[in-house]
Amino acid sequence: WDLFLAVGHGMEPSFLAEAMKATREFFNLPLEEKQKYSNIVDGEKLGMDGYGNDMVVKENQVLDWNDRLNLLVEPEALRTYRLWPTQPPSFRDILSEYTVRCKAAANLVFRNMAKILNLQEEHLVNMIGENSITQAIFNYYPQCPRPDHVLGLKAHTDGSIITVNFADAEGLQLQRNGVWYNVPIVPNALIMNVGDIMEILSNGFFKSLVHRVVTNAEKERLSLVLVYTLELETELEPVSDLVDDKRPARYMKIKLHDYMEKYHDTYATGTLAIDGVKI
Ligand SMILES: O=C(O)CCC(=O)C(=O)O
Ligand SMILES: [Fe+2]
Repeated sequence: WDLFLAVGHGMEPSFLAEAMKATREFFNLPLEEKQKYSNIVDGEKLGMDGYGNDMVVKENQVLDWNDRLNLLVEPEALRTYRLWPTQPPSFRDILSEYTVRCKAAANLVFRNMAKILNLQEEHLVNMIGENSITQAIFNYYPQCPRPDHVLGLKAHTDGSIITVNFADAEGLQLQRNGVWYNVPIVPNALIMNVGDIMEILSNGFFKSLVHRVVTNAEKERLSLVLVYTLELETELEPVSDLVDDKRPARYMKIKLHDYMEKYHDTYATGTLAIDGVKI
């Protein structure tokens, strides 16, 4: 339940292929072209958005073998179009359409998860509303000569309610009971996983998935990831209907904005933010 493959999402294989192609074309651009969308301006990282990997902020930071483009896609009013690629020319329209169509699939999942939690079907959809933040993350993992020594993406959980991932090759692995398992690629299926926010809201019923990406000597790999979160001002805590004398709150209340700060700090050092809010 912390990861599943979704096939009934309604997106045609041709549309998904187009989205993947536009992503590939972006990463294939010359570096100078991609750096026009850099997430670093005058040596300072101003926000989450833009092209480029994490800033090195810690001495012992573990680096990832990937190249990344982050773009806030929802709410629309907060988009920074300056950082949205204009190459390939179809990129912007495809991303806008992908955002809308993935949201429809995500809403189905939110409704079903609410039902599983014995909440009103619309509980999570209403909580998410129109102003919650959705971040798109495009990952490119080049071939790696030493896959036995290098991870594409270090072990982490996502700071999301759920994450929706469309990848073109194997490489994603999930951890269960200390063992790593490969997530298979099913053509045209979306990979969905539970993130920290859902673990907290559900008071631990759903567990945030520990996952990582391994590298490959022969093949490069791409993934298009949408991270669904809430409004930054939300007081994040277990849903009150899921807390009672028998099931006391297992997570401290924290403003999402503060949680995200902790998340980025712990991500850099390879530890888990969620462990810091468990009671
Ligand atoms: O590349 C992938 O399949 C996973 C990426 C991922 O876990 C992330 O961006 O949080
Ligand atoms: Fe992730």
